[in-house]
Parts: sequence; structure tokens; C-alpha cells
Amino acid sequence: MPSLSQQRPRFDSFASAFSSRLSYVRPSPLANAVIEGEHRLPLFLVIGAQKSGTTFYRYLLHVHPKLDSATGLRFKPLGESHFLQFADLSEPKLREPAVLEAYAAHMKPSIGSVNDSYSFDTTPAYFDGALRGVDIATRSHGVMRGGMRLVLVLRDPVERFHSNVNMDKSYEEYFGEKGSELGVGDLDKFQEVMTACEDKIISEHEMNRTRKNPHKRPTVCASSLAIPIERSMYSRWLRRWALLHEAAGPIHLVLNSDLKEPGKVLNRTARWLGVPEYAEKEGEFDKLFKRKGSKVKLKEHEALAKVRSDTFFSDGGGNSVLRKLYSNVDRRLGELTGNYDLVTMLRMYSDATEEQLEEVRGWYSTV
Ligand SMILES: Nc1ncnc2c1ncn2[C@@H]1O[C@H](COP(=O)(O)OS(=O)(=O)O)[C@@H](OP(=O)(O)O)[C@H]1O
Repeated sequence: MPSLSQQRPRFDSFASAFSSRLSYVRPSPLANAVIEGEHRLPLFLVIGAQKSGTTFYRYLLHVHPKLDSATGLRFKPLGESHFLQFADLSEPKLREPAVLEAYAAHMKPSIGSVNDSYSFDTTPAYFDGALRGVDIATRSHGVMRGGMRLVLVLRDPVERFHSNVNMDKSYEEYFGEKGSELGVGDLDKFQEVMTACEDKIISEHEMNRTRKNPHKRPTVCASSLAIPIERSMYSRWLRRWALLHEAAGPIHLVLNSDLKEPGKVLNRTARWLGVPEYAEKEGEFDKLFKRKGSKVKLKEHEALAKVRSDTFFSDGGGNSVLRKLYSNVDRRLGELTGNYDLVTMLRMYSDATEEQLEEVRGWYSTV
């Protein structure tokens, strides 16, 4: 792996490319202001690949009296605004108060929230937005005057991938029945789907590269299903966010495994935001788990993880089928996209603890 000092010039050249881009995204006069009355802009964004646990995290933050996960959202059941992604926002438009007010309208306080609570926008799909035709990172910078705070939620790529396949029945279109409802007993199918995804990721990347259009969003399963499994892509997106965000302080990192200790992760976030810590009322987080059905799901997930680790990761000799597959994708994509190491990126740009870095490193270790 290239050392940090070897990678630094590459980061720097991206940094200057982005700074020149930012010079025409002038800060909006309303940026960072809390708009009086019903509407306010979000204090921070929660981003991260789909199926990383952002829904639970949003509910958890909402428990804090100073934090309000807002109503008025485009996708209410998911609690996601998607505003920066779908609104017809050209960059000059970001300076128009009406546009900011429209965004603020999505952040309408929920019933019973206190007046001085802060809203936040949890839209995991923003994370990979930097690969789309429009650059969400740039937009959010324009809206928030670079004062935007970012929470990045990440999950073990194998677990995340599995969760994503199970969620999205539309993958039937690409994989036939294989793409739908993979359960604990379906490891062969799971592997087949992943292999098919690998081929699609590689061919889409090659296609995009030859078209000289690196920003084009891949169209097939790759976008939400498979690409985030892959280290180079996580790193690539993270790098774009980080470079835009550099001046505003480190990105706050939450790993899916952190969510198993809700009180701890809530207060770590509270400290980072500069709001008072929260004393859990007895059994409160247990209730939250139940309400979201997470505990039941987590139990299932643990069972699944065990079966998978027995089947794929148990040889200890580094001969695991899945790790090999991932590493293969990673290596070949690395050749196409440049080798950006996620752990290095997280160390440079986030408030990742050594423990978290160790966990992330483990996702990609031994082949
Ligand atoms: N507390 C806690 N700890 C760890 N993991 C949790 C927690 N709560 C929810 N989950 C799991 O997160 C998965 C759903 O992620 P998202 O909410 O980000 O999905 S979505 O993209 O918004 O659809 C989904 O994963 P799977 O069960 O593997 O599908 C949830 O079970």
C-alpha cells in the first residue's frame, strides 16, 4: 500500500481542483442561519452507504431533546429529505433565499420538539452523490457555507451487501430469482449474486472510463448494491467529501457496530456537536430497539454472520471465498480508479478512534 506521504500529492491535487470549483459556489447569505418560524436548515448531514444503520441512528439522535429529526421530508417513512439530490439546484441557485427556504421546509420541526432544537438531514444516498452528474458535496457546501457538519455511517461491506440484497427485490431484474430474499440458508446464492455483481462493477467502470466520463453514475446494481462494498469507492467518495469539508473540522465517524451501544454513540455525537450529553431514561433504548424491530433483526443478523463466518471466514489461512472476491474487485478497481486506502482517509479526515480504524482495517484484512 502506498504510504501516506506518497499519497499526499495526489490528495493535494484533488484538493486544489475542488477549491477552484468552490470559488464559484459563493456562500449564501442565509447559510447557517436558523430561519425563524417553522423552518430551519439542518445543523448537520448524516451520510453513508445504504443499509448501514442510518435509520436507527436517526431515531437514536431524535431521543436527544436538542436534536430533531424533522418532518416535512420527501421520503417521510425513511426520514430522508433527498433535497440536495433531487431538487433542481444549479449552483447559482444555491444563493437564492427561496431555495434555502425550500430546503428548510423539509426540516420542519416535529410535534413537541423544543424551540431551540437543531434539525438534521439523514440521507444516506448523499454519500455516493459525488459520483453523480451533480456533486452533492459541492451543493451542501454552497448551502451551508462550508460550516456543514457531516456524520459518516459505515458498515462491514459483507454485512451491508447482504442487507442490501435482501432489501431490494428489484435486483431480480438483473439476477433473476437469485437476487431476492437471500436468507441464512442461501449462501451459495449469495455468492453467485456477488460474483455477478463483481462482473458488472468491473464492466461498468471500464465502460465509464472509456467514455471519459468518470462522474457518470453506474446504472446497474453496482450503484447502491455492490460498489459500497468496495474499499476504493468508499475512499473515493470520502475523499471528495473530506476535501470539500476540510476547513470545517473532522467528519464524525459512526460504525454500525457502535450502534449496539446506543447511549455511548449518542453522547459521543452530542459532544461532537457541542450539545449537552443525554442521560438515558431506564430502558429507553431497549424500547427504541423494539420500536424499530432492530433487536429482532440484529439477532437474525448475528445468526447469519455466524453461518457466514463458519462457511467463508473460518479457515484462518486467508483462503476465504468472500474476502478473495472482495479483494479481487478492490485490486482491479484500484487499477482503474487509483488506490485510495479507506483507513488512511478516515485517519486523515474523520474523528475515527484507533478502535474504529482497527475494525475497518479488519474488513479488508487477509486474503
Ligand atoms: N442498533 C443497530 N445496530 C446495528 N445495526 C442496526 C441497528 N439498528 C438497525 N440496524 C441494521 O441496519 C440495517 C438498516 O440500515 P439503514 O437503516 O441504513 O437502511 S436504509 O438504507 O435506510 O434502508 C438493517 O440491517 P439488516 O438487518 O442486516 O438488513 C438493520 O437491522
